[in-house]
Amino acid sequence: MYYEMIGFMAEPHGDGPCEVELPQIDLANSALFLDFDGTLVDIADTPDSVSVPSDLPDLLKTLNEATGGKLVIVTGRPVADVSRFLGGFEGHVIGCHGAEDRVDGEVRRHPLAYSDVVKRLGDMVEAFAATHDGLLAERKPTGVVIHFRQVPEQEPDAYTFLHALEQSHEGFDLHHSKMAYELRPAGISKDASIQRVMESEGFAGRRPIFFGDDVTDEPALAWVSARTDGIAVKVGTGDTSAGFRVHDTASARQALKIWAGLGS
Ligand SMILES: O=P(O)(O)OC[C@H]1O[C@H](O[C@H]2O[C@H](CO)[C@@H](O)[C@H](O)[C@H]2O)[C@H](O)[C@@H](O)[C@@H]1O
Repeated sequence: MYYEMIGFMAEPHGDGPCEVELPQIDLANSALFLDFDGTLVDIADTPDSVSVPSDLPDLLKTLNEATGGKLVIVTGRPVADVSRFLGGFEGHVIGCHGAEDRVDGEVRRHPLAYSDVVKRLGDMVEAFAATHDGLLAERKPTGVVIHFRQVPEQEPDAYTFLHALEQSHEGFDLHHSKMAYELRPAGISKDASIQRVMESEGFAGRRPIFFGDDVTDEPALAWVSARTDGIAVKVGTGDTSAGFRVHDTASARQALKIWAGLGS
């Protein structure tokens, strides 16, 4: 009953089996990794139009304190976006899928950040989007995204263009995410970042917990799920190797509130 109230479910829309009941969480011995878009905030029409619940920064602050500073936002967004949207949250952020890392207020970036090649890729994708009504280019310090949410029928053209750029730019990989394609530095991924953090001092020995919603989150959900003590939570529908699932972002936030002692 408790888990139904907070939106945990067994087989939502026939998208694969997930456990209904979560184990009890001792936040003081956990490392909490949280995706942003589609997990903490609802997906919106454009990257800039997401709506951040007013109590979210405080919830994250409480969780960060309860974990002894072991809450990590793990997102495809640049760290600067997280600062913009979650102004009150000053904790650990892994941005650009792992190509950026903010710890204790200091941001470290992949060697390709702000490089000429990233600028050139951004220019080309912007020029392509400018000639295709409805496509949206999003520049990042370490790559570029093309969004086709407004014009799903243009997905094949968007893919063809970014695929050609991937082929002609060694060191960049093409990734598919929700209504978007992205070029990012090769070898960069959330699962690799989470593994690295989990091996670091203060994290090693803790129970890893990861909430994510997108196909780009699946390798990390799988890695956490494969750990005997790991808790991987898929937000929303879609195939997953996560052991747990919540309906939507509101259910994810509610579950986190309960763990933080802020809800019932
Ligand atoms: O890793 P995440 O925190 O989930 O970020 C993934 C990408 O999220 C953003 O794009 C997605 O959300 C947008 C706003 O809801 C939506 O309009 C878009 O269609 C989605 O793909 C963000 O713009 C990307 O940079 C992130 O990589």
